Amino acid sequence: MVIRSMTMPSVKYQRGDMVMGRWPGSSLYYEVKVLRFDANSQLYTVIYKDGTELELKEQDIKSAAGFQLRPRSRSRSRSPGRRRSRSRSPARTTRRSSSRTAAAVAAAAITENAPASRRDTKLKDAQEISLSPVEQTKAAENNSNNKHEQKEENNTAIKVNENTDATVEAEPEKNQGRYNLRRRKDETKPVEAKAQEEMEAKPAAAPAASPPPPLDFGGKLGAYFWLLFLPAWVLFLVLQVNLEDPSLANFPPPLPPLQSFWDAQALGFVILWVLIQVLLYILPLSEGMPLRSGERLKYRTNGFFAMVVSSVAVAAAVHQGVDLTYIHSHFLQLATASFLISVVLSLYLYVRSRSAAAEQLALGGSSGNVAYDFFKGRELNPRIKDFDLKFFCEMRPGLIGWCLINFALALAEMKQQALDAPSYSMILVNLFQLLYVADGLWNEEAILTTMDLMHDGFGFMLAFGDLVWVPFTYTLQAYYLVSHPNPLSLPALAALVTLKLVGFYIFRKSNSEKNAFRRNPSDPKLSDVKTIPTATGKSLLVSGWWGVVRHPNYLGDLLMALAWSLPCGFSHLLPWYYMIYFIILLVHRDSRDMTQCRRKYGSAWDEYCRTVRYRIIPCVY
Ligand SMILES: NC(=O)C1=CN([C@@H]2O[C@H](COP(=O)(O)OP(=O)(O)OC[C@H]3O[C@@H](n4cnc5c(N)ncnc54)[C@H](OP(=O)(O)O)[C@@H]3O)[C@@H](O)[C@H]2O)C=CC1
Ligand SMILES: CC(C)CCC[C@@H](C)[C@H]1CC=C2C3=C(CC[C@@]21C)[C@@]1(C)CC[C@H](O)C(C)(C)[C@@H]1CC3
Repeated sequence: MVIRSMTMPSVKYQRGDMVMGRWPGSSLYYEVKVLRFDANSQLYTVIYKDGTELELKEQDIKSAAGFQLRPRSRSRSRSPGRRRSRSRSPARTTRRSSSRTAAAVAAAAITENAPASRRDTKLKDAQEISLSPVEQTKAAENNSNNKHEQKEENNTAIKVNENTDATVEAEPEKNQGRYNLRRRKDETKPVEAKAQEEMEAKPAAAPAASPPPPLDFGGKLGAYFWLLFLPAWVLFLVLQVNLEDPSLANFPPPLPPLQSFWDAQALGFVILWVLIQVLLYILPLSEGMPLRSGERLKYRTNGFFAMVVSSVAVAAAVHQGVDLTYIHSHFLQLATASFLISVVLSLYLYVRSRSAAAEQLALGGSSGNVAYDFFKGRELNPRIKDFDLKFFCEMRPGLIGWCLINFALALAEMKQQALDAPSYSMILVNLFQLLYVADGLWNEEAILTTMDLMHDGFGFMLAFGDLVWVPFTYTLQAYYLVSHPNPLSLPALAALVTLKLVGFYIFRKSNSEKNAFRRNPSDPKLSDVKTIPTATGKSLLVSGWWGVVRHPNYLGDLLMALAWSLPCGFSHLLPWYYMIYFIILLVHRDSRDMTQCRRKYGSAWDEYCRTVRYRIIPCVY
């Protein structure tokens, strides 16, 4: 411990210190407790009274000694907002006034509903405000409220940066939340800092013993497991699907000779495919969501165009006599080649992340354990100039490759079963999955608000997931149908199409609702939505599909997965692998997301969970 304190940079505040934390986007300070200090990001994790955790820069924290409480009646703020209008300071909010400043709205999300008997709680408590949902009726009110949200979007989700825009404070009426904010205690007031930096200039002390953030995926041991298990599992599936009687119980499968894994030509084809996608990717840019640093990265969201051009190129190649059934006959070799590329990419990502700035790292992406960091990925958005590696890998070669492989498997089915046209089952699987991918690419910018892009580092898990897992396991239904025909009746066909369309509608509508809200909360089209304000300045949607379950997009996705597993029938479990995996993946993602959102939004998240009780399936789960 002593050695650590000598080698690490000095840390001003210690774990357990009660200090004053600047309220994001305002000049107000509330009492918070220091939980830890992250030497990499140079941010303090602090906790509010209700359990909300935020990460603050050192300059946004002051020792309690630097503060004085100013009586409301005599207070005269020096803040820009107060200069414009005395009555609008959060500290001056009165029982009569229904105005709320940005800070008050935000405070609503982090304060607890204390009983009236506790009204004499000391001033150090933040304002106590109760939340009760009310639907806003006045568009104007909503719009202005949205303005506030949009401004505060510049605060980042977890690590909140200062937003010095004074107009947030200057327009309290406009900032009234879509929830009815009732102050429970007028006596409790936030206090403003007496800007006396010198008063807090404590001598540098030993750093707070910072408990490492909990590691997901089973932590360090889990990382070793996944690194070995995931490639082995893909190999198992690929070997099984070639068998006449595939079974998930055939473990371990007889291994083919080592040399049959390798085919230089297959590697050449995979590299060629990736290069074509790189070329198609290098086209116009669009803007992403604000990151922790407040920066907005530009992305190339021309995925649909890339898919159309790729399809035309593939059709031309087939027309010229290229035999795409090569993909079926060299599935193992193509998968091996893609695996090698994903390993090389992951190594590159890990090495370059060693010299990445702290700001560039994903939260929890730097555990210090090589295996874990290699697996989870350290850097959030690794880029070579404007070329975003994570975005590209997630949306292009594997995703478009999934459709290419499906198409090749339809041709292989025709060849193997001597058909003039693919079977109905094959057509459904192809069309359903094509629609899924085309929709993902059409709405490509929506991926910028997903967990992967916003929070997860880019390492082996996603590189392998994007380049191997998606193209070589998501195609198993089509692969299975090549040698396991499953005729469908017309009513069954109609039922499957209906199921797919219902799932697709829920998936698309919910993703679009969230994406539109996150990208521009002040959009007049969103004036009727109900939301819960949170301490970070972002709000949570509680209307539309997000008021039905907490992950409506997962619900739609699962229905679609069901629709493209059913055409394979029930003779074998293998084509149902995707469904089983997907349930596990989405349940795990939901729990990871719950943990992250609980950390980010504190009691506002609890409020959301109370309002929207079910996670994915209404009334069930
Ligand atoms: N086919 C496949 O293999 C996979 C498909 N998917 C699909 O990808 C899509 C994205 O998935 P994923 O990123 O996991 O999840 P989401 O797109 O649902 O993103 C979760 C984030 O949304 C925000 N959020 C949560 N609740 C609300 C709310 N009420 N109002 C506003 N924002 C909210 C939070 O971020 P914040 O508040 O910070 O904005 C949260 O962290 C889904 O449709 C999923 O089905 C996912 C994984 C695999
Ligand atoms: C190997 C691991 C066990 C798991 C890896 C998970 C990845 C394969 C998935 C994580 C999130 C994904 C998304 C899509 C594909 C699968 C991965 C990469 C997605 C691009 C599919 C198309 C959708 O329309 C989408 C919403 C854009 C998806 C975003 C998440």
